[in-house]
Amino acid sequence: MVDAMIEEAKAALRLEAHAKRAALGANRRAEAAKAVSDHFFESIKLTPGDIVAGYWRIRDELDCQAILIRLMDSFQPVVLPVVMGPDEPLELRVWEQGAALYPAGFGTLAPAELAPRAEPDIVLVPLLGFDAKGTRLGYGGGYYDRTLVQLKKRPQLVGLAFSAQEVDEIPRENHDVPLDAVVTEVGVRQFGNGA
Ligand SMILES: Nc1nc2c(c(=O)[nH]1)N(C=O)[C@@H](CNc1ccc(C(=O)N[C@@H](CCC(=O)O)C(=O)O)cc1)CN2
Ligand SMILES: Nc1ncnc2c1ncn2[C@@H]1O[C@H](COP(=O)(O)OP(=O)(O)OP(=O)(O)O)[C@@H](O)[C@H]1O
Repeated sequence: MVDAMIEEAKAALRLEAHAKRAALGANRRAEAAKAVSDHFFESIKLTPGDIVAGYWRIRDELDCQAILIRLMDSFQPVVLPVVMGPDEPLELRVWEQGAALYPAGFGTLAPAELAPRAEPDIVLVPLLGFDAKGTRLGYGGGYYDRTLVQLKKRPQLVGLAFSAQEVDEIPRENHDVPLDAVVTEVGVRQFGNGA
């Protein structure tokens, strides 16, 4: 498939995934976030000191705040992403326990400009949709793809989602970095996409 056709197919899948995610009620969202947190800590192997990149929920994304707080409570370092510009990789800033967060665009919060940066071992990836092969559909900014290619070591990529966000096969472009796993309220799916 040529890139223009892939972009068209992705645009249609984005609309579908948007609608499916928006249709979930507040109770289901909260229950799912709790279940995802439980599955994450039961199934994803963490080594002490592993740095975990989280995200600050935008609109109706699955909320990973409970996971991040529990990680910080057990002294596992956490970073949050900041968009620096449309063609830039994300800046990953360390969120020290109890440190203030500031508006960072798109309704997100992030640590202060002076917070230290760190390269993650595990990335909790927000997403609009995913497919059975672990291909991810984001908002189309390419931020995660750009960020991941410039890290020294490829981290473990764990998508977090509601199970309703699974869509038919998402066409993959060369720059699309596939997920290693997706955690939903139903459980953990491993994809064997690892480098
Ligand atoms: N929680 C969270 N944080 C994140 C991301 C994410 O997907 N989720 N990002 C992952 O890259 C980066 C932010 N990228 C974003 C890109 C587009 C839109 C957005 O709202 N797009 C609109 C259309 C554009 C517009 O509003 O004009 C949309 O999709 O409706 C938001 C965040 C970094 N932080
Ligand atoms: N490694 C890269 N280097 C330069 N540009 C890139 C890279 N990866 C992606 N892009 C650009 O980003 C655009 C959007 O990519 P894509 O549709 O895969 O975004 P997405 O994964 O849905 O978005 P996001 O990661 O922000 O949630 C691509 O058309 C491409 O121009």
